[in-house]
Amino acid sequence: MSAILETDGLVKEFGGLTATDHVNLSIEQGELLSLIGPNGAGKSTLINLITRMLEETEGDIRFEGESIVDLEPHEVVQRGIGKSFQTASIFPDLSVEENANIASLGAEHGSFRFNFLTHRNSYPEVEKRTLSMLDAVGLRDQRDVRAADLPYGDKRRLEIGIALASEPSLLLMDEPTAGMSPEETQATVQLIKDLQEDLDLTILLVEHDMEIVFSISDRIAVLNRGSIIAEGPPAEVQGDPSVQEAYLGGVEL
Ligand SMILES: Nc1ncnc2c1ncn2[C@@H]1O[C@H](COP(=O)(O)OP(=O)(O)OP(=O)(O)O)[C@@H](O)[C@H]1O
Repeated sequence: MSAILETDGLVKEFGGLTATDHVNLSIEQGELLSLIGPNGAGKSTLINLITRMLEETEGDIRFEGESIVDLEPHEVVQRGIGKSFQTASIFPDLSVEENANIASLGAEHGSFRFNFLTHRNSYPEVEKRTLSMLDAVGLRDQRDVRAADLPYGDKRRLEIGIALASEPSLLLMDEPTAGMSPEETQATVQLIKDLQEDLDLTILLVEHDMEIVFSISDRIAVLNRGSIIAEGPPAEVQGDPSVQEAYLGGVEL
């Protein structure tokens, strides 16, 4: 395996507060890495640095071997880093298929770096992308449903589908099961596993639910006060005394 994403001595300071403290994180091609840590540990800050929503104070981030710190957020998406966050925008009055089409169209436009002329106005390509994206998240049968009328779990699946439209090789997911029923949670965990395998996706997951984290992850990185205090396969991280300590009074691991 080789690293698809690496952070190198990454630092982010907010005034006097160091939210990211010399983080060296490496995500291997094809793996599902979960980022965990107590509230305020710096998980969102690290994700926002990777997506370039935040400017680092120091350090570097490399994706597929190349530095991305000089890129704009939309350029990072075009490079192949997708994100599925709770804030992702669905157009509630449009159908599932229309939402998917908009995401696919945006992705097609973004892909002119590959082959601008053949992709220009290529509707069949958009349609193909839309259908494969709806298939990937299991929403093909609901394609005529108004997005606002979808059950909550399916809305979140549509958001994941929208993130897949740009055909990312690395997908960042922030609490994909937040607010879901146990059944929806189970289905979404299965979906994430399937996406990892079927699309050969690398996934960086931020998740508070430890049951999910320990069942789904290939590796776990634990952040505390901006630093990575433990990193490894679930069984290793679970038994790590410094992790227990960081969570003391919080979640039982
Ligand atoms: N824009 C900002 N300005 C100032 N301080 C910030 C900003 N964003 C985050 N912080 C601080 O940086 C630290 C890390 O916050 P961050 O949101 O990254 O943690 P987190 O691990 O995602 O927490 P949670 O699990 O609660 O979402 C916190 O102390 C937070 O108050």
